[in-house]
Amino acid sequence: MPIVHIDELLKAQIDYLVVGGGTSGLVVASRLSEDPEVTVAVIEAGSYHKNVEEVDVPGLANKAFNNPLCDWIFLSTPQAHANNQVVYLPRGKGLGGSSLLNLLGLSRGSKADFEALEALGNPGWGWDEIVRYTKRSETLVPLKDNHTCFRAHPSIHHPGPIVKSYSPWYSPLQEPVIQALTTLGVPINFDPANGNNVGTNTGLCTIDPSNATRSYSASAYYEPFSSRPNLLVLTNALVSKVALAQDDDGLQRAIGADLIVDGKTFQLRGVRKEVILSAGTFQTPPILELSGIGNPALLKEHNIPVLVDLPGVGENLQDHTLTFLVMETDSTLEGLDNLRDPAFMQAQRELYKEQKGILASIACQTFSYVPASTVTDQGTIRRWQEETVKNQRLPISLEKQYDIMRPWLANSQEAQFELLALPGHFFRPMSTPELGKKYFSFALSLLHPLSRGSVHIKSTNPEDPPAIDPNYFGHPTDLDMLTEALKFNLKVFDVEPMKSATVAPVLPSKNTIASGGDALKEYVKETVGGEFHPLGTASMLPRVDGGVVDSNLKVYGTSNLRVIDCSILPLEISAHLQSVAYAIGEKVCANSFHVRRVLCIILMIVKGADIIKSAASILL
Ligand SMILES: Cc1cc2nc3c(=O)[nH]c(=O)nc-3n(C[C@H](O)[C@H](O)[C@H](O)COP(=O)(O)OP(=O)(O)OC[C@H]3O[C@@H](n4cnc5c(N)ncnc54)[C@H](O)[C@@H]3O)c2cc1C
Repeated sequence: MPIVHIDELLKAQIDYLVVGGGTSGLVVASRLSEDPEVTVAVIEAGSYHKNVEEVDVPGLANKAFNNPLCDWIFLSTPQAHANNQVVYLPRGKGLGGSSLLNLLGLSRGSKADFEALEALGNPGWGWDEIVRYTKRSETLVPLKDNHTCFRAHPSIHHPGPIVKSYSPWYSPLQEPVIQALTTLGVPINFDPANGNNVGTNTGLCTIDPSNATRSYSASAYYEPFSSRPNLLVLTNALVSKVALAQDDDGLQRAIGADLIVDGKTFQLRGVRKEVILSAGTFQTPPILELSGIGNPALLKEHNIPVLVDLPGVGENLQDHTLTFLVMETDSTLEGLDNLRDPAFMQAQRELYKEQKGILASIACQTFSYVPASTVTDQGTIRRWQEETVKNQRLPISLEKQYDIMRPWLANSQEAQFELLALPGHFFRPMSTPELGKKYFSFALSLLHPLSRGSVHIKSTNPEDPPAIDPNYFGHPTDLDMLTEALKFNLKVFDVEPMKSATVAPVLPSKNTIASGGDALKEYVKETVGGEFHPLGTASMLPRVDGGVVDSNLKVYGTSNLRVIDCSILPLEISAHLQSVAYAIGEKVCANSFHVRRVLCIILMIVKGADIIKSAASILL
């Protein structure tokens, strides 16, 4: 059905209500509505950005940043351990959620990342299961030539609706950077999607090469099914809370939601089966808190009646902690900086019509997943391992996480850092590129940070952005680790063939690099940010360990309220998150909702048999 009006939604008989039509939300809505017997409603706070250039054209992806129609433009609280900086935290707004705003890279975590999920108390979330559902979400368009360093095995990359492919344009520094990294001990990994992602790969991207547009949750999971009469989508509507009713067994049952449309509040009630939250890592916890589910102390502070005492809501926030570096390079080489020249941009627009050129490609093209042992010596790794246990006042749940993460530091098969190469100037207000000059940057991130942050409501006004505290470098070892990785990353420009193409360092400056040690640490604090991969705030963990949902993604203390977005992941994985967001949606549909359907059918058959038996006993 086309996008509905609020009046139609209020009149509908809804079985499943999906809150947030984002990356995983639309997967679940799409899969559930395959059953014509059920009615699925989606409420999304943003619009449907159909045929919007900044969303569709891969090379213009960053143009949607800071646009309030597409981006929530969240800001962190001042970061106590990073010079009180306030950090920009983009999140996608509209059908597709962050998959409409992201930078189109597609990667999978390692086998160990998902074994960790199981070890933390979540049976059925291991590597094989995740791969099974990842495959259900995506299809690879294979390479026509051997230009890149990726030789994927097609059988592990299909047969789902998200289209993934390779960029048609690569920077002339692509091969040199891969060679320099190889010299530094980072090997090429021809197919990092097989459970061992260590090494350098030419990134796969979510670009549909048939028309060179973004393949994302809205284009793949919504648009082709938008005419289904049992799929109702309401846009530009903000859900403020879930309506709950207590059942005799003491569990809270979700019966609907309150939502705001054009400044007016509406109450949607009568949901027959489930309410499914998929508002994302920063916005699912506030909805839970405003509904009366969370830490009693916080809820009481805001005069919200406590319906479920669940102190884990909004805690355990993690992101890949990021810094970056920029080098000036040979000005004759073609790169993203050329796009600032209007004539070059016009020529690229022409090329784009043939699905070619920079606009048909992703910005970041070389992904290197690097273990700690490549970056530093064994003594330093042992010190980092010891430092994880130095803090004696850890909650038990965090101790369990550290117990898993500690051996990873010494494991040459588990990446601790990601080096993401960008053939242009990484944009930050602290440095602007000079016209005519060319740059090469790296976004460098810590994949398994030790610090934990939080996200909570600031007031009972649902339109108030939450207090988001990533707590970067709250654990001091994170700063040490990222600084060591920065020193390693800088070496790429001292090694041939990158050395000959490099003119001078821009960020960090030559002086900062020469000073080393504390100066580099200060630089890392000044440039800190997230890699836009937040998770953990509605963690899938045992309730005693601060869990918010069980391994079926049901919120503790409720009978039919689920969370199905990235907030459920309790521990960072060594990959970008969109792939796992799709897998979560696919998995929950296959395991929980369809199991329920099968059970209903069995029940009907059993009931039918009972009726026949009782009819027979009456007749005979
Ligand atoms: C700028 C950026 C770049 C990224 N780059 C990459 C990349 O290259 N590769 C990669 O794999 N990952 C990338 N990511 C990460 C990845 O895209 C996200 O982690 C993932 O898409 C999150 O999916 P989700 O379903 O958890 O949440 P989202 O997709 O964010 O969905 C949440 C949805 O809920 C809606 N919503 C929120 N609150 C409410 C409410 N109260 N009522 C109604 N609706 C609401 C939002 O508008 C949104 O549509 C990037 C993310 C960002 C922001």
